[in-house]
Amino acid sequence: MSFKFLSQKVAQLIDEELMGASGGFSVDQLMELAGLSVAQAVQKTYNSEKYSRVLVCVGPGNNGGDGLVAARHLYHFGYKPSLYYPKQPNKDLYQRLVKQCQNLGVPVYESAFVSHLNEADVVIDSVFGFSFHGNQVREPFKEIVQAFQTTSLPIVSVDIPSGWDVEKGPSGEATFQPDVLVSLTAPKICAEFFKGKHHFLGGRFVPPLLAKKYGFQVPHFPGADQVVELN
Ligand SMILES: NC(=O)C1=CN([C@@H]2O[C@H](COP(=O)(O)OP(=O)(O)OC[C@H]3O[C@@H](n4cnc5c(N)ncnc54)[C@H](O)[C@@H]3O)[C@@H](O)[C@H]2O)[C@@H](O)CC1
Ligand SMILES: [K+]
Repeated sequence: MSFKFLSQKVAQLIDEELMGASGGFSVDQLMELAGLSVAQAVQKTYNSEKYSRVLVCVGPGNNGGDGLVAARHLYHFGYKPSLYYPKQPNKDLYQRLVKQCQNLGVPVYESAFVSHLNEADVVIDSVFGFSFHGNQVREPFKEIVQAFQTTSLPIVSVDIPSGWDVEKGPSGEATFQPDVLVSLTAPKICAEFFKGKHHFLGGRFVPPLLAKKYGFQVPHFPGADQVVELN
């Protein structure tokens, strides 16, 4: 099956349509399914005993929110997640997701990134998604992306490898290759530059009529899985 790669603008239009009056979804619902997809992709790729310590790097927008949801599911899947969340917006949705993690004993760190990275077995990159712009990553996220450049730990990127240009791919200071990419809804153009081991599609919530309108196909998801691996 061939896949259409979405531009930044089309990804944002689909997002708005899903959550608008015609789509009928709320952001919490989509984020829950997106985060569950990410957790399933991790579970399918990394054994929970060998890779128990999952450091979830959380950015300031909804991509970060997907990471917060994934952390909660991973806890219930038997992993030991922790959150690195250096800039926590004053937004009820994110604060509730953090609270849910804290109630499970999931640690939340705001500084000393490299020391937390050194204690992880696998990293989730939920720093920036399709709304990233510019060719420079601003602090406090620059430190995270710089560490992604050199770490030998496996990285699972949510939707976009953070710091990559959404359409041009590796750019500026972000040229790292994640081991796993979990594209949500449909891959964005930058996914053509992904050379890691596993490319999953998650976000099993796209109505066929909406996919048809934007000219992309929703692949067959096996059984009740929230992700399907793309070749
Ligand atoms: N439509 C969909 O399929 C869904 C999308 N979701 C997620 O939502 C993401 C998009 O979320 P958002 O639109 O909130 O945006 P992002 O999470 O991509 O990032 C926006 C944030 O990054 C900051 N930022 C942008 N460029 C920066 C730079 N150069 N340096 C430092 N900070 C920078 C912005 O100020 C803003 O705070 C998707 O990639 C996906 O992960 C899911 O939550 C739900 C379903
Ligand atoms: K990301």
